[in-house]
Amino acid sequence: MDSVENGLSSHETVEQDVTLPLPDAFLDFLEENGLDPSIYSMANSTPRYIRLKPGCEDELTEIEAELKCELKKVVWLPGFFAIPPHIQIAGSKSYQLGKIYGMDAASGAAVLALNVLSGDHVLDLCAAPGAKLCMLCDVLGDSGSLTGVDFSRHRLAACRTMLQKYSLGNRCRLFVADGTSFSILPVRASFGINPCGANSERSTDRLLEWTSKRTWKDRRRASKARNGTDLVTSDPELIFYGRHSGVVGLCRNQLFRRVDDNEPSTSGYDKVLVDAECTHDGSIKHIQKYEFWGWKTLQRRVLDAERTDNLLNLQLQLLTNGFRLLRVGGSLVYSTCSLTVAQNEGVVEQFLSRNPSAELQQIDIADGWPCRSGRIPKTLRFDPTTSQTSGLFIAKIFKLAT
Ligand SMILES: C[S@@+](CC[C@H](N)C(=O)[O-])C[C@H]1O[C@@H](n2cnc3c(N)ncnc32)[C@H](O)[C@@H]1O
Repeated sequence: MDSVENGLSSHETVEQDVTLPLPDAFLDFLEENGLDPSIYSMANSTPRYIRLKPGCEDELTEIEAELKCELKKVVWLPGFFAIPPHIQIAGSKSYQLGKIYGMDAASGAAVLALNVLSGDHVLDLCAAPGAKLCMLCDVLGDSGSLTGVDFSRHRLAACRTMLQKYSLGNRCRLFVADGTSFSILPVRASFGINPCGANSERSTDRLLEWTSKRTWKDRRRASKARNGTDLVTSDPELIFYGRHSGVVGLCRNQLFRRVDDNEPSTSGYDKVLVDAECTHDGSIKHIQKYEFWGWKTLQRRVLDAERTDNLLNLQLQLLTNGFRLLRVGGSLVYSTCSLTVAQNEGVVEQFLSRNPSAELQQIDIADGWPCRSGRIPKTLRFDPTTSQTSGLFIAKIFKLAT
């Protein structure tokens, strides 16, 4: 493809280190946001990371032989291994059998920062495609629950496939819903309501064990909610729930009941992850893919100014609603894979100024992590230069009683 068609220009060789040709529009975006384009030259030298499914620790040598590379333990992040960037795992048996999955170490750090404890009820408000959701399921173990929400049906369906592949869905439920208005609390909050009894007049609407085979009534309900689009337009749609997610035995109207404003403070989630939609500019391997997808796609999907303004609004709304659903004494992690100040510290500062019950929390577990402080103290930034990982911003917020 020639450089004009590709949207490339003289900027292509501006930075000696930049081996990845970057289009003008993206370089302008980086300049406007004070970001150094040379990090994109590291796309081919930053390791790939895999996470080993707990229980597969004895199979390391076998996996190394299969992938034909050394699995280098990430000392600061249990269960993670670095592999050379060119190694593809998708074709491997270990991947297909669910022993490993690809996940950047910085993403693993965002999950650990949440400090999920046994028995916690956890909400992942932007869950798809689901790497963090899977890790959350793993750290949750045999108690508590996990609720995954995403606006995109097909991306959330991919999460469901992952949960099933890795046998992780037992305590998890997935809703296609708008995270800025999602309002369903963990099931312990419904304990004022008895699960639908077999003889209850509402028992016909009782949620039985989840099956991929949908009844005609369910399909009609889903299709009505969908209204012909892939994105959610109205009520949340439950597309998966595990046997111990708390859903089995409830009636639909119990599950989908409206909560009143004060309820989340006492009965909300213990932990909330808001891994918000963003421009993905810190995800250097993702940006590298636009070489193949076409830089015009990057411009349309990422750089459009109106879209960026809307994004800032969306991020603030997601953070605000995630925090609303948190119980007093609970913690929320806000993360993005953008490196811009506006989408990170900017959003967090705006949010804090409007929410007196929100307080930035020190991420104690981060002592020894290869990251630096964000522009606001207690926030963290990972990037290829400092961390040998993809870019990620993490802020942890505590909910005070007011
Ligand atoms: C950065 S990705 C999340 C990645 C995910 N946490 C993971 O680890 O795989 C952001 C997600 O936010 C979703 N999203 C965008 N707008 C949303 C909204 N209003 N409500 C819920 N999810 C939304 C997108 O569909 C996308 O899947």
